[in-house]
Amino acid sequence: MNTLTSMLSPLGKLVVIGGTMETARRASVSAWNGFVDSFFLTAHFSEEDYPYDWLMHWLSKQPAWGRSREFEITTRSAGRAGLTDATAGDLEEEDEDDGTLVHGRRKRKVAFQPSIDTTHTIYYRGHWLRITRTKRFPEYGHGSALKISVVARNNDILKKLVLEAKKDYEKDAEHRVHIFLADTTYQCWRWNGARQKRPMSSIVLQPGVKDMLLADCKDFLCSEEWYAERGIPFRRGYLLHGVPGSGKTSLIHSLAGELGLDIYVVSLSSKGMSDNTLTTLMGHVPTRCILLLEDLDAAFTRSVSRDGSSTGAPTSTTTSSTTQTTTAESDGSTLSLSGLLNSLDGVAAAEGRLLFATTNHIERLDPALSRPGRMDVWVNFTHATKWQAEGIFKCFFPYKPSTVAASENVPTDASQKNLPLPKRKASTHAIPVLSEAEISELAKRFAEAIPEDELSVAALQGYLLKNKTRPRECVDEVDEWVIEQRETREKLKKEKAEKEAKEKKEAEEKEKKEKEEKEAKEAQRGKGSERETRAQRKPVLKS
Ligand SMILES: Nc1ncnc2c1ncn2[C@@H]1O[C@H](COP(=O)(O)OP(=O)(O)OP(=O)(O)O)[C@@H](O)[C@H]1O
Repeated sequence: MNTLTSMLSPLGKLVVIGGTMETARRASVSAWNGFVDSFFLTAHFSEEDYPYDWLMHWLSKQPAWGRSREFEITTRSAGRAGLTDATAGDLEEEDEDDGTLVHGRRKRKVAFQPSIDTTHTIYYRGHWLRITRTKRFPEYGHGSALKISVVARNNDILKKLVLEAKKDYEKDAEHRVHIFLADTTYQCWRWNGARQKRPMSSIVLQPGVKDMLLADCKDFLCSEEWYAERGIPFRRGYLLHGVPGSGKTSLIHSLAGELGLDIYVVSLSSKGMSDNTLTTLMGHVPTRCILLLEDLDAAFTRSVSRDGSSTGAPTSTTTSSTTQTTTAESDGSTLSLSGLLNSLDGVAAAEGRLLFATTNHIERLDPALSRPGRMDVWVNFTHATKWQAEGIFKCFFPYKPSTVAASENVPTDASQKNLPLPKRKASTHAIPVLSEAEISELAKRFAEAIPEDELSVAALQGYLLKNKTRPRECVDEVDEWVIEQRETREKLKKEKAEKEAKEKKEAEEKEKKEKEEKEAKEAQRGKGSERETRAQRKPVLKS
């Protein structure tokens, strides 16, 4: 032995000692894990499921979690509530006031999250919890999970923890709507963010539309037994159709906020969407939520543009038959109409969900898709009416409430009557606060200048946004703006027509050229074969 030691160089000794120590460390870690596994109760929470979010949100408020000595820094908030607690290690610039805007830029909260595979011990209700964040799919580099271990006789303490985290999460998430997007690669739903709820009063639609929809959704959500007794599948579909920028998507977000539901968005024309993927996704939609199918007419076209030339219509090559595969493209997207219908109301489809579908071209939808039972309520969205123009103007400009009772000019839609006065900080925008009477008068003048059913509400919103600090000038200049809009539209129309004509001409020329080339080739081939025949004939003649 002595000879062996003396033979090793100092570097070799170091390697041997280091190796022995590392082996000892690994052995002790695995012995400790074995001990933990035999005495501890362990619960696993995967990122794809809600309890993970509840716990991450709860943990973000625990000082011990924030004291982690090894952490990741992220600008994505901990948990879907989109809320982090400053005590849990959020980083904010210290010299800023409490405003959310700094020099016109929104402050970004930076959150500290303990790194993957580090373990934390947190004291909770008389128990020490060992909490570890792990990777679910280390080979793909995504998918976190939480492992919580505790020494206890039964799992009551874990149940209490999950319930407390859930309550806490729901309290903080009350003012937000969570959006989930379909991931066609992993066939699962990915959380995409939490948006502030949009008040229904900020959506200006013809009187009664919002109330009707809200009442219908509420009635559906509390009619589970009624549906079960009659053997009707507990699902309801709403088809919102009409011109772009008329408030379809905004209304759905607003309804989700009002009903306290999350939104699951599927873009049927996305890459990799197939019958199987859609069916799997539909099977994973939770019972109470809004399922949103956007641009239903584009589902079978993969057209990026949604202009008149995009063919979402059921044609002989696309959706003429409900069993025909409509697209089988290089991107692996093979969604058929029958696949879509099956996933919407097949056995795997979730019960209790509200299906909302939007389209700009209702005439292009296959009747099987829009029939009652799939789409029970249809709502048409048009360009702005004068009534809407007046409503949206009032939404935009704050006014000093007068002591006089609300004017009879105020829109009569129930939710519109309770328009909250827009709150603002004196320092953010220099918006003059006018009297209620003056705003009503300006709103009326604004509405008079807006042509009925010609401009989108989104366009009106754009104009008002541009003039958000100049209510009076905004009304004075609106006539000019309408003329500008018309001119722009005409110009765009002309340009589009020219482009189409040019494309048509080019296509015709190309076709003509191809035809000529083909004819020339055929003629060439004809000459060649004639020569060949003559050459073949010659020896025959000679012989
Ligand atoms: N009726 C409305 N009331 C209030 N705001 C509206 C209304 N219509 C449109 N807007 C505003 O216009 C913008 C676009 O609206 P939204 O995306 O909801 O329209 P859409 O009908 O879904 O359009 P698209 O068909 O192109 O998806 C939003 O910022 C929204 O605030």
